[in-house]
Amino acid sequence: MTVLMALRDLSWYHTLGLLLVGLVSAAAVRTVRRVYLHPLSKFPGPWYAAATSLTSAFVSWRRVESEWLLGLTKKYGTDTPIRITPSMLLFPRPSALKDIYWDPACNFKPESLYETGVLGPPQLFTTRDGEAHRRLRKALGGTQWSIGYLKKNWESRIDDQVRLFVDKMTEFAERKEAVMLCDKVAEFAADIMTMVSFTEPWGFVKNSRDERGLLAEWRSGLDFFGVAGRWQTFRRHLPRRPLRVRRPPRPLEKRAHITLLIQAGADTTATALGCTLRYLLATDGGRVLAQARAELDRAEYEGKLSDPIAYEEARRHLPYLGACIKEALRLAPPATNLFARLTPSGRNPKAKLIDGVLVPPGTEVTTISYVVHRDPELYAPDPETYRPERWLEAGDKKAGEMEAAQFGFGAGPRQCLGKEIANMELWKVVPQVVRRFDMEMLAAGEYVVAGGVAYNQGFKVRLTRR
Ligand code: HEM
Repeated sequence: MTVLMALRDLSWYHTLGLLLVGLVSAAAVRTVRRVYLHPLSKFPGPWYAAATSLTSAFVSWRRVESEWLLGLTKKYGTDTPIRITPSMLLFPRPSALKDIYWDPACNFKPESLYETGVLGPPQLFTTRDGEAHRRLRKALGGTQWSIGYLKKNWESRIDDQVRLFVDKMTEFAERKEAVMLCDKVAEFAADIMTMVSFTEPWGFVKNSRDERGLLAEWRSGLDFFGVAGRWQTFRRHLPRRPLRVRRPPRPLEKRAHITLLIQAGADTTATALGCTLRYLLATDGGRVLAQARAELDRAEYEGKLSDPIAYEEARRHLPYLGACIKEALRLAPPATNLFARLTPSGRNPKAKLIDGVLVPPGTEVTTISYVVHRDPELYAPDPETYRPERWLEAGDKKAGEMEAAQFGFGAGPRQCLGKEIANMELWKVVPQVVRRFDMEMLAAGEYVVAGGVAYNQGFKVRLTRR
């Protein structure tokens, strides 16, 4: 009673001061609890990341997340998982991929933006529950995404788009006009995705523009996606919209799945195309490009290549160019997000063994391609150097390990549905551009990571028809 009366007599600035002291004390207690008394406290990591998810949101918003995480692995080493948020552990080594992504018991996505509607109506990617995802994937996946089906049913249509793309680039070359190549390959990839989704492409390449502002719109949402997905307090207050699988799907659900295809497949493939071409031009003063071209010219001379190059021909006769693509996907992964999973919880939960480390039930566990692909042991002695030769020099065992360590398309039951389409685009377009054009790099531009998704900007070249 006396306390209440004393409070009533306080002036407004004393009340405000008291409130502030209360808030700061609560924050301090929460910080101490999270940093020192939490089940994840025993794992190393910066205290300011263990204390609040705002740290992770902030580095994403500053667009430095991949580099920040790589820096943490250099500081804390790769032998141990690193605590990167109050509830999440990052496993830096490729050997953790199997334990996290291939165990069906872990195929549960943590509470996130997925059920909030921020990513649009519910769809395959936002389905958190492993069993619901399995059923939906069975319904939507299937042979139409396999390379055999794509070669038979889509390759000739993709060839038409490759021809159109080369014709458009030839127009730029004839006008001696500088070309923002990263934007042009993005237009190509967006045409392929709209073609696969709606039978006809929307005309990005034909009209040489970002139709309906699709790419710009996608990119403008990435920073928000990154922050909202990482800042737990924010996302917890968004309304939920859990997915219910109905058969046949309602129009809104169909639209959601198709939007997902375009979102997941357009700019990601464009990033891979742009980064590969940039590495070809920028590495060792054109050495890599010269070697790729020599291989191509040899195959051409021997009559092994059609026009446009068939996917199978590229796979069989252009191993060096293939290594260039793999090496670009390794160092500049287009989807460098935190694709976290949950360790099993529920009744009688047991700790889960991941990469030799026991992890408490219900923990968010993740890897990230940008870090895993730079593993200092697997890619020794030069994990951060663009060197396509490493893929060809490796013996069978090492090559197998390197393949298994690729996380660019994800891993396990949620692995990228469009991996083979993306590969087909890459293996057909990159050699065709190298074959038809000499390229002078006017500006290297940059690989930008925003909200866990990468895109290229400012990569400008001048083309000359060969
Ligand atoms: C180089 C290009 C691409 C990259 C790097 C990429 C990367 C990824 C990654 C890392 C995932 C896994 C996400 C997770 O673990 O939750 C994923 C999922 C997905 N991708 Fe791709 N992707 C690419 C191209 C495409 C294309 C062309 C399509 C369109 C057909 C596509 C459609 C999807 C879909 C539908 C999913 C969700 C799968 C699921 O949840 O079951 N992607 N992608």
